[in-house]
Amino acid sequence: MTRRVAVFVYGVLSYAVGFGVLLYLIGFIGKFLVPTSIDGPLQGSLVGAVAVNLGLILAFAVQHSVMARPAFKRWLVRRIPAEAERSTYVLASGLTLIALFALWRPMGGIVWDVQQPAARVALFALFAAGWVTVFGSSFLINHFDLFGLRQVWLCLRGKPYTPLEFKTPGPYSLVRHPLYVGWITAAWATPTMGAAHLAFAVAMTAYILVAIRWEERDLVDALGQDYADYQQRVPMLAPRLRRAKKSQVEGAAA
Ligand SMILES: C[S@@+](CC[C@H](N)C(=O)[O-])C[C@H]1O[C@@H](n2cnc3c(N)ncnc32)[C@H](O)[C@@H]1O
Repeated sequence: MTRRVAVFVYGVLSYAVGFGVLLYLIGFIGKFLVPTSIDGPLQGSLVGAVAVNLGLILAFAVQHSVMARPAFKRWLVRRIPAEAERSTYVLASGLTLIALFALWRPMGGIVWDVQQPAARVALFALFAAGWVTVFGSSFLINHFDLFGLRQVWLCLRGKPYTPLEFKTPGPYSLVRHPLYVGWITAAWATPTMGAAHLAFAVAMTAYILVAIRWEERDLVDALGQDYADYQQRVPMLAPRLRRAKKSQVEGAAA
């Protein structure tokens, strides 16, 4: 029982760190409410700032991708309770992002600065829509499983873990990766884009495009033909406009 309670407490604390860090990230990228910001005046050398920032994004990418691979998970659960594996991933992601917030170096420079009030509101709305898509998609798959809480809750109650089913609700029938569409949207949608924010948006987008290939390789290994069929049927990130237009035409004809 003590072990189960300890795993549960660890899972709850890891969730608090992971979720809190995600909320901070919204303010950090959006440049509001939190004490540090992705953009600001350059301090020190530009080359140094680029090197530090790219290093921080690389650290996030390596942590995220390595710890998500089945081989790493098998290695990890030989060392820690299996029920705590996802919480450890969430905690490590949170700590990597805390390091990013602490060490990030604003780089000055304005890439674009939209002044027109309606356009500013539209860009803020797009930024908010990106985050709603991130959180909404996590709930459609299973927010509490993705953040490790379901695993430690089942452990506390002495029940075995059951893997999530493959499902394609709502936006998953339009694109295969709505959560990543939300991330990319939130990274780019801003009325005022500074150089450091642009570097973040470019690097995160590039990383997501690479990470999707690895995630899909694992999904094909785990689900076989079901996922291969899904890949044929549904585009990766951009919904098929032609099919939407065709169905609109059919709707209008009817
Ligand atoms: C951070 S989530 C991102 C999900 C998806 N790539 C997206 O962008 O919406 C990653 C986890 O979701 C799982 N996953 C991806 N697509 C899924 C689906 N259609 N149904 C259930 N789980 C899925 C992956 O196996 C992985 O463990």
